[in-house]
Amino acid sequence: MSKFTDFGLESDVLQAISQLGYEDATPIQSQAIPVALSGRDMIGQAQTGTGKTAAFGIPLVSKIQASEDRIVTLVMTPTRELAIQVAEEIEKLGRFKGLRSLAIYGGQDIGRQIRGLRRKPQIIIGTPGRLLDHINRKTIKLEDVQTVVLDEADEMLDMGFMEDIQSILSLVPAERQTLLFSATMPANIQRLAQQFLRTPEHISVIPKTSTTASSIQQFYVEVQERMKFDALCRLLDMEPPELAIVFGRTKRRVAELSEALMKRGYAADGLHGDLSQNQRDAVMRKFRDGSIAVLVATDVAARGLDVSGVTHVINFDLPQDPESYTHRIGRTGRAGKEGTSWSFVTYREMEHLHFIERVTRFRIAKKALPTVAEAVEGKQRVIADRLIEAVSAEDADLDSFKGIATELLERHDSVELLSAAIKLLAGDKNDVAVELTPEDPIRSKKRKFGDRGGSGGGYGGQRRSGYGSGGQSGGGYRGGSSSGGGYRGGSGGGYGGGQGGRSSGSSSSYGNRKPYSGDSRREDSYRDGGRQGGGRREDSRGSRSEDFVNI
Ligand SMILES: Nc1ncnc2c1ncn2[C@@H]1O[C@H](COP(=O)(O)OP(=O)(O)OP(=O)(O)O)[C@@H](O)[C@H]1O
Ligand SMILES: [Mg+2]
Repeated sequence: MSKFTDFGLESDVLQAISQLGYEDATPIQSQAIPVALSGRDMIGQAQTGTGKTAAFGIPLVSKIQASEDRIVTLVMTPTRELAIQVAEEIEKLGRFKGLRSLAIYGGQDIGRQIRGLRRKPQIIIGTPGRLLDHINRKTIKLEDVQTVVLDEADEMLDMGFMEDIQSILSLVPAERQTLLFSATMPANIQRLAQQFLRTPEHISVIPKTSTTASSIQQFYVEVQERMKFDALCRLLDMEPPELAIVFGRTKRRVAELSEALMKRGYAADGLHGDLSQNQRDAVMRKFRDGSIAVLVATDVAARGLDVSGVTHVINFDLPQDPESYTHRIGRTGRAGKEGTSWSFVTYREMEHLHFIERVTRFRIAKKALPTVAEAVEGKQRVIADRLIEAVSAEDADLDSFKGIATELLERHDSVELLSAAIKLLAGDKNDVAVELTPEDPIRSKKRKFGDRGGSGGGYGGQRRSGYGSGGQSGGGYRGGSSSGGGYRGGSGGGYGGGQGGRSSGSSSSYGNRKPYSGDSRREDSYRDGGRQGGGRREDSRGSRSEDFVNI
């Protein structure tokens, strides 16, 4: 473990690091900071929640002079919330140097961003669509950029941002440093790296055992589609999270589910790409300050989001991609904390679960669904704990309640009274009718195995956006570097290479799909009717956005 003082950083930067509360550098920081400071291109891979942001943020701010009045650093992220969050961390890291950074993302008033740009920030953190918009308006010039960071680069590819990234990088001088970070590096990222990076140093601190963080206890719950909602309520009642993120497959799903949870009395809200940016900001604020405990979200919240206190991640619907699984559950168990994930799996999705297990190289344990009685008891226990806390608090100040309490106790049995109080406090919304449109079971896409990918699952299949052609239908498998052996599960065997081919051997519904071309990938991205054949554009200039995938 390195100390931050080992890297020869300026005192202003060290002071910022210490104010963030970071004592020792994490493994990815120990390895990436010296390389990034040396000016070399780099691909950095490390598990979720291990400080990749500061691993690039610290070298970035170290290399910029406060007197600089041009944009010299560009960071790209796939989603708006991530751009905002990364900008905040970089702002904090550069604070004592007096550096200026600015987040540029769709959905925010462009005039406000233009005013921000007049302050001459040296660092821009943005989503590709809105960045291009500013470039076209000539409000952002990239000709002086010396360093580019692609955070979650594989997701940007997945969302169909390849062309946007190409356009943006074509405007950045070739003499630049390019850094690429993610917890997952599917093989198609190699193409991006070949195109945009120059003899990059590969730094991977992913342990051989699994791509998922070891700080997360992972469970799956076998449940019928129509039972999922009750299952979720039972789990939340039995083991109430401090904060939880519940992932749903589509925007509609998330909207329905968050509404249903609210109707049943849970402090929940939804986050997805159909909300206005103001609504999205408000939901994130409520979640960060704890005024809601359950954030229901599409994969828009899967990548990079860092909210302290998230104790549980629940995959209400399994994700299509194992990488998405890794990132989703990685919203908990961050920065040395423990976390728990529960994944709902319908009977027909069991094979897909095994596929996720093989790619992530982790055996997910089965969890029994709590019975109604267990759930009820769990909920009551929480109320009981709250009551005890209220009684024992130093500032309990119960005197003014004692008159009525004594009066009630004279007329009623104490156990009856307390039971009624607990019942009232628990709320009685279990019978409120809710309606969820059922989702089809997810099917495993055709992918071949035969290597461990060295970097978290080597395969060349394309994902959501189906960018390019060939992809999974063409069998475009490109293994990673350390081939051979197939997947070996962490525990108990049964996951050897021999079984690795099981899901890939069978023909899936994706097997015959024709290669994507042009805009068809957009249509493919919409799973729920309504928005086919066009889709909302991020802003007036028609930049592509996260809205083109259903998140
Ligand atoms: N050296 C450090 N010591 C303690 N905490 C740290 C350190 N570096 C970063 N952190 C904290 O760890 C948390 C996770 O950091 P970060 O969001 O950068 O992770 P990440 O590796 O980018 O994860 P993801 O793959 O999910 O994007 C943050 O809350 C951050 O403040
Ligand atoms: Mg990150």
